[in-house]
Amino acid sequence: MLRIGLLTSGGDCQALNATMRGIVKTVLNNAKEKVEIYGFEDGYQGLIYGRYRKMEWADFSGVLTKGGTILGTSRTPFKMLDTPEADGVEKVPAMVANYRKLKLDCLFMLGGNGSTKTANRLRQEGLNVIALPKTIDNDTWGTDMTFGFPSAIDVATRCIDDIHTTASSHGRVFVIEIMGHKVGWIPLYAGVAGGADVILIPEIPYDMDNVVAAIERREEKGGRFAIVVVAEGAISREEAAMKKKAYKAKVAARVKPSVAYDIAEEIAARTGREVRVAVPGHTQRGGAPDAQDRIFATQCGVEAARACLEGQFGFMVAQRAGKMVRVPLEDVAGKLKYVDPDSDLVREAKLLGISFGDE
Ligand SMILES: Nc1ncnc2c1ncn2[C@@H]1O[C@H](COP(=O)(O)OP(=O)(O)O)[C@@H](O)[C@H]1O
Ligand SMILES: O=P(O)(O)OC[C@H]1O[C@](O)(COP(=O)(O)O)[C@@H](O)[C@@H]1O
Ligand SMILES: [Mg+2]
Repeated sequence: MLRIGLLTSGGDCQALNATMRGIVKTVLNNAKEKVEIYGFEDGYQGLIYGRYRKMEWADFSGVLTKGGTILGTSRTPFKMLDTPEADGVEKVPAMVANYRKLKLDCLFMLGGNGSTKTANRLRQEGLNVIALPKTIDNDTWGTDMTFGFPSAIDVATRCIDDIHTTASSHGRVFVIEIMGHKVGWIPLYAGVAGGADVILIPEIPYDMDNVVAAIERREEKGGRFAIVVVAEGAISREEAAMKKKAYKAKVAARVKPSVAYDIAEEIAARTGREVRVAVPGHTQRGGAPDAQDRIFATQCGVEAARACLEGQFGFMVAQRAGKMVRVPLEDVAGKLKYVDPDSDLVREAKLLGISFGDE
């Protein structure tokens, strides 16, 4: 008998079900023994409280194109892992006990950075864990890509495309806020795909003088409108020079809903142009996975299942230079993958004339 557990943790994305389908189909198709499948509800919460569903082949049929997660998800912050739940339950011992009670041979954890830290902790506690790199943000260290990222780029790009027509009709400057608090992968990729004029990401602090100059240069060339893509975590040079605590306090004290509104106000004041803000928000995580996402999700699922059948645990499946690989959890835990400001795509975007506000 082979007993496997599955859970999805952290912010959801479009390709979670596609990934779980990849795992389950591969295990059922290739296991030499009978297989029992347990799906934990709402991320690590289900493992802590023993909330699970016994699942069958049929549960994973028809979910390839279904966004979200059939298991539900939640955020269980790693830094709170050793703080008991409100009802006194100790999280780590409870998770270990439930894993043992079900006599699991392996736990598949679909999650991002924080969730991977918890997975590593469970590995240290002696559980057989395999992590799969989920997040629209693409900020998981150790893999060139995460599932969720391709679909998020598509949604964000469509938003930029749609804003173009109205921006052009009215001759307006639009500030479009794209997800990414610490990293700028989606704003960078969607910004290039959507033909943005300015892209501001956390990895490249901006100077408003440069942003204003870029908008004015475009106007001088006859551009009636301008599209400024900003990451949720876009940061100015002055802010980047601040102490982390002071910057956090500044963000917490913001009166406007988010950074895009502050930037829009400053652009309007300094250019005299009519400026509007668009925020696609959680639509970037919603809807069906696109074709590229489905392929990568399937590859991750198959590779994770293959490892389980080989009896290999304690790593995250990843893709490097087009090859599926297994990266030890201890190497992944606690690291973020940032956009390299000197990367080819940033350089090419700059040569094309896109401003990142740094020069
Ligand atoms: N007048 C317009 N109305 C609607 N969309 C436009 C308009 N001009 C450009 N776009 C769209 O903007 C994106 C970037 O196009 P680009 O060639 O960079 O435009 P521009 O020459 O104005 O900078 C493309 O998706 C393009 O289809
Ligand atoms: O789900 P919330 O709490 O609204 O968080 C929104 C944030 O989650 C993300 O979608 C990413 O979530 P993960 O890091 O869990 O993958 C960000 O891009 C976004 O800024
Ligand atoms: Mg993230």
